[in-house]
Amino acid sequence: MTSPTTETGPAHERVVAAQGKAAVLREALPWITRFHGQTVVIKYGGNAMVDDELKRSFAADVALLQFVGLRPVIVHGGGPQISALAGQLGVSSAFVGGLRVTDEAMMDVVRMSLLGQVNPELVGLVQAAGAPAVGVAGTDAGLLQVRPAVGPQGEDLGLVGEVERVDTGYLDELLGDGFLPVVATVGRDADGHERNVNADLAAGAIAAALGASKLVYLTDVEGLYQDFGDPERQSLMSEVSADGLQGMLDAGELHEGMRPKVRSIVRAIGEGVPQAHILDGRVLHAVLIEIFTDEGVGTMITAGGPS
Ligand SMILES: Nc1ncnc2c1ncn2[C@@H]1O[C@H](COP(=O)(O)OP(=O)(O)O)[C@@H](O)[C@H]1O
Ligand SMILES: CC(=O)N[C@@H](CCC(=O)OP(=O)(O)O)C(=O)O
Repeated sequence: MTSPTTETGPAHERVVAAQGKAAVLREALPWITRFHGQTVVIKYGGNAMVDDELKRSFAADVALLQFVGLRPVIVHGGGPQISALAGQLGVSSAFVGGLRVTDEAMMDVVRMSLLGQVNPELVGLVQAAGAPAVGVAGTDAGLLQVRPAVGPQGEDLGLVGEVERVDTGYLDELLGDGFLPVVATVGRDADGHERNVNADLAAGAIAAALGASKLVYLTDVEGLYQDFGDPERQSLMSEVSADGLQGMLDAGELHEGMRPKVRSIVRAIGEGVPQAHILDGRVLHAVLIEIFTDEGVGTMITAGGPS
């Protein structure tokens, strides 16, 4: 009897195609084994929430991470979504050092957008993919305890919060019970007031407090560029050390939304998170490619390695 793989024709081609798919699954095995039971914090930036298909695909990918034994936590942003709602409601916003100056009216918009729109939508998409997602506000059970934040030159930012302490008790319970937390980054200060927390900074603090094995940022660029903004010289950095990043921060080489990500990564690595990644969330399955294949995508940041 001939084996199916030695035949020719459509049946043979189907087997070969299926073998290709099986090989992809097989390639994932060492990574699934390595990260089994490990916590991975994935920051889903508002700029990466480009369209419904991408959002659905992201949610299904994170559900898959859980099905194969990882403990994913989503921390989402929603900057563009907050700005859009603020525009519709006639509330204006200014940014200082990448942080949105937040007065009472803007705080209402932040709540409406993050807690009322972005979070429930993501929770619904992850649930639709079959995983038991739970929406969590940073104000729940002392998760994000914050103090008033100030700008780089000591500017008053209003109701912006800087993370002071993370109580992971609630997240630990949820993860231990098999739930998939989806965190909206509104925090609470010592006076009990809600404050707007930058999602990049919150994600790093949560990853460090949970003892995560990986911190992943999904954004709207391929990764971190050297000489960003100079079309002649700009190049993607595939790997960089936390020290190297600190050097770039000190030299003022990082701007806009990248600064809080990098600050947060440097801090999280200093607090024991072994590796962080900045990936292009506009690419389908970016998270799966990073975690489960041998391909390096985006920028990987580690404690050591080349700077
Ligand atoms: N060195 C750099 N490399 C890549 N992107 C950079 C760099 N410096 C600044 N940026 C900017 O950071 C942006 C990503 O941050 P942000 O707009 O806050 O997105 P997100 O919503 O994902 O948090 C990029 O679109 C880019 O304009
Ligand atoms: C204080 C502050 O800046 N908070 C952010 C919170 C949302 C966020 O961080 O969203 P992205 O990750 O999509 O940028 C804001 O108001 O835009």
